[in-house]
Amino acid sequence: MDRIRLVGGNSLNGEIPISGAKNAALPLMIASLLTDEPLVLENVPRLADVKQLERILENHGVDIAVHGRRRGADQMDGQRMTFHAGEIVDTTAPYELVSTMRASFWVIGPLLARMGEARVSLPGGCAIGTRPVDLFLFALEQMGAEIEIDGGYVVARAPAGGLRGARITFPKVTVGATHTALMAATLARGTTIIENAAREPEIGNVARCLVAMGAKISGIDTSTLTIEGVDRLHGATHEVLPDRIETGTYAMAAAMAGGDVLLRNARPEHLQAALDALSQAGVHIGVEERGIRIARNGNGLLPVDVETQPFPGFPTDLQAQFMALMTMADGTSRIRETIFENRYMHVAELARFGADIKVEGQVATVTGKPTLKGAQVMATDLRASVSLVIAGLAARGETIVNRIYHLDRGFERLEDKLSRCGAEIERVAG
Ligand SMILES: CC(=O)N[C@H]1[C@@H](OP(=O)(O)OP(=O)(O)OC[C@H]2O[C@@H](n3ccc(=O)[nH]c3=O)[C@H](O)[C@@H]2O)O[C@H](CO)[C@@H](O)[C@@H]1O
Ligand SMILES: C=C(OP(=O)(O)O)C(=O)O
Repeated sequence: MDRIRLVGGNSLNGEIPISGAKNAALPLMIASLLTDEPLVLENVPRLADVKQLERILENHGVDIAVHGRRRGADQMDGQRMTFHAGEIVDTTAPYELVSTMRASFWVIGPLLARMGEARVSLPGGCAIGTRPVDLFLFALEQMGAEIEIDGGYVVARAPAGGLRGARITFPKVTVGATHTALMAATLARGTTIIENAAREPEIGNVARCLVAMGAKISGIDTSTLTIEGVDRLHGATHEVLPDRIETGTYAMAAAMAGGDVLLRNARPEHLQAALDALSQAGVHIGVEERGIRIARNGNGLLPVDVETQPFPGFPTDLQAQFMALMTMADGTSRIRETIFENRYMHVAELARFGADIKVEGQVATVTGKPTLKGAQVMATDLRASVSLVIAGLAARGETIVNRIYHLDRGFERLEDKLSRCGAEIERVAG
């Protein structure tokens, strides 16, 4: 199994290109199931999760082609890919394919809307909580679907004539169920109103793609989405937006190691809460035409309290990275995780560096220390894994991060991007 080896102490200086967002690319790929015409996606990141979803879509009959990299003036290097679901040959998404990745469950919406039936294994994904699917089922039932659980599969059937438009009021904000209801509603009969919809930028990115495919959606980027169902959608070309979680991760890496880094193509409006927290910690944030500049030269880090919230709040997907940063702050910070009940798996691993963190319920209290020491640590989930890399960048001596297949799910060329900015980091095969 591959490992990451790094030696801490170097500052980071230079530019890091931000890749296309995993959490937008995955639902965009799934949207290709809604039409029998090709959907062309640009700036698709090369990630293990993208590969896994390709397998799932191919099983449904989607033809997938990669047209290479686009290296334009803005130096994006994502892939341009075509997804062509000319004919859906299978409406089952099997356990072997779905169990490793949460987002793969989301095929249920398009399959049900286009084919009138879907049989999808209950999902897997990062082990950060129980992660139920009740709100997906609630939304689809509101649209007239009949649903049963059979042998670990969700079996869903649309009523005669197809899904019906409905008013769907989510009792809590959920990204995945919003994506699913939105996609299903594009082909439903009549009007669907989704209330308390998630407002994460990835949902806006998907909604704009659906509009380019012929969907009628208003209220994009707000918590009320109104969708007028249409008979069919057509092909389109659409670009995956830059990854705000990757952006925040490298911002915290630069803040931790010190130095001056331009995060190219990053969009500040997509992570304002995280940038505010960094700024309060004493990190310089500069918004430039080409991206976001993060600098910390010489000054220490101040402790900052954060609480994770749905967008536009502080993202749960940056909680572990921010905690790593706070382990070296000059004082005590409190981090409250409100989205997932078990997203503190990194705490025990950060302790191996000498970090002082105590968890009580939802709250982690982090008492900063002037130095961390390199250690042998184990990646437990995607964002937890990268928090260990961040700690290792500033720790004295050598750090080995084991089980990095988690990292490969969501970070493209991580060690390459960091080493180009001066980090001593390499992937060790075996
Ligand atoms: C691929 C992708 O985009 N994953 C992101 C997505 O995950 P995901 O879509 O799984 O997260 P949700 O927004 O759905 O989850 C939010 C909360 O709602 C709960 N819930 C969700 C659905 C449901 O049917 N019932 C229910 O109770 C969840 O357990 C959680 O407590 O949003 C999360 C929250 O920003 C991010 O951490 C993940 O990176
Ligand atoms: C939790 C994440 O992914 P998933 O929802 O696919 O488990 C993530 O991207 O941080």
